Amino acid sequence: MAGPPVVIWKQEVERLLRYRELVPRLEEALGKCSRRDRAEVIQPVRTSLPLQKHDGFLLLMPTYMEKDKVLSTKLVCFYKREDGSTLPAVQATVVLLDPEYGNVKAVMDGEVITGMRTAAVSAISAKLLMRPEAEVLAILGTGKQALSHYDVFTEMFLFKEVRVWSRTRQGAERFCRSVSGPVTVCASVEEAVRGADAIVTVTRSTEPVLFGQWVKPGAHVAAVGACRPDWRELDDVLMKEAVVYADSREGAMTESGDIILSGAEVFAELGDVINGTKPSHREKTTVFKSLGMGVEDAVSAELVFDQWKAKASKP
Ligand SMILES: NC(=O)C1=CN([C@@H]2O[C@H](COP(=O)(O)OP(=O)(O)OC[C@H]3O[C@@H](n4cnc5c(N)ncnc54)[C@H](O)[C@@H]3O)[C@@H](O)[C@H]2O)C=CC1
Ligand SMILES: O=C([O-])C1=[NH+]CCC1
Repeated sequence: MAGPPVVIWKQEVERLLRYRELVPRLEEALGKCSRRDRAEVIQPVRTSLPLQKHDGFLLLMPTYMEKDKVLSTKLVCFYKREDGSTLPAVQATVVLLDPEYGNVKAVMDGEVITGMRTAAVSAISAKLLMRPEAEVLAILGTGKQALSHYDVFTEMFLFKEVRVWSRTRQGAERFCRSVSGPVTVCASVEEAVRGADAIVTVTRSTEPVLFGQWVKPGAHVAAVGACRPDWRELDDVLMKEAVVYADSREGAMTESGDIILSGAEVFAELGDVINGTKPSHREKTTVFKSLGMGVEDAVSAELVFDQWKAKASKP
């Protein structure tokens, strides 16, 4: 008989999850996803349930990795909340099951996992698509994803300057106090992104905030917000000029307003580049459209659980 599930909450996940172990696992998982081998990954396009009264959505993200014996689902709510709201934009829980018996092995906080795995996948996109001589990183937005993106991008790459833009001065000041290194606060998006080699968009905007006319040719953009078919962060000029990559082609065609409404073509998945079946166009302007995938949560949760077991078995 399996015992009761373990509950692993936020502080413990924070202690156990490290980018140096997470990034290679995610890279491997992205490659597996793009091979479309159902023994490696089964991951349907997630179910999205509108929470109309609260201007939000519940996403259900089940994933099965038969060969790796990983079965999980994430439950994540996200909201189109106005600035000034004290309620979080994203709340998540990951449930890890034993695929043979169907019992729940662990229930864990998904907030840290969502923050870290999303940022780590954006960093993988930069590793694959950004020019190696990149010096300037611009981050648009100063919330949770902005912080995790700052952490992993400055851990994995050597930027000479990190710029940040927020709609509010308080947001930018809070961000500067929370990070460990120097940041240039910019008064406008244009000021932040002109001449930048890498741009991360992590806002809750539903209209374009980043315009192609400001983006340096050859820059890499990781576009993380705008996860609804009628929401945008990037304008048509940028979407049409750039070579567009996605985490999941099906997800992007179903959920990304930036792709659906601009009519831009998805050139490849990140996993295709990892597998060597599609090229990396580092020499061109590239956009990685991130929506988030269940497999990212599955391998992150399995890593947390492995670390937790290793720690629990120590005398
Ligand atoms: N692609 C993925 O896998 C994931 C995407 N997301 C999305 O990333 C975005 C950021 O998430 P969090 O950092 O957790 O949210 P957050 O609420 O912590 O931060 C959002 C930031 O956007 C800014 N903002 C809000 N409305 C804006 C507007 N109209 N124009 C410009 N800036 C605006 C806020 O001031 C704040 O700086 C959200 O859209 C969320 O849905 C979140 C998790 C995973
Ligand atoms: O993958 C994810 O967890 C999310 N994508 C959009 C909001 C949350």
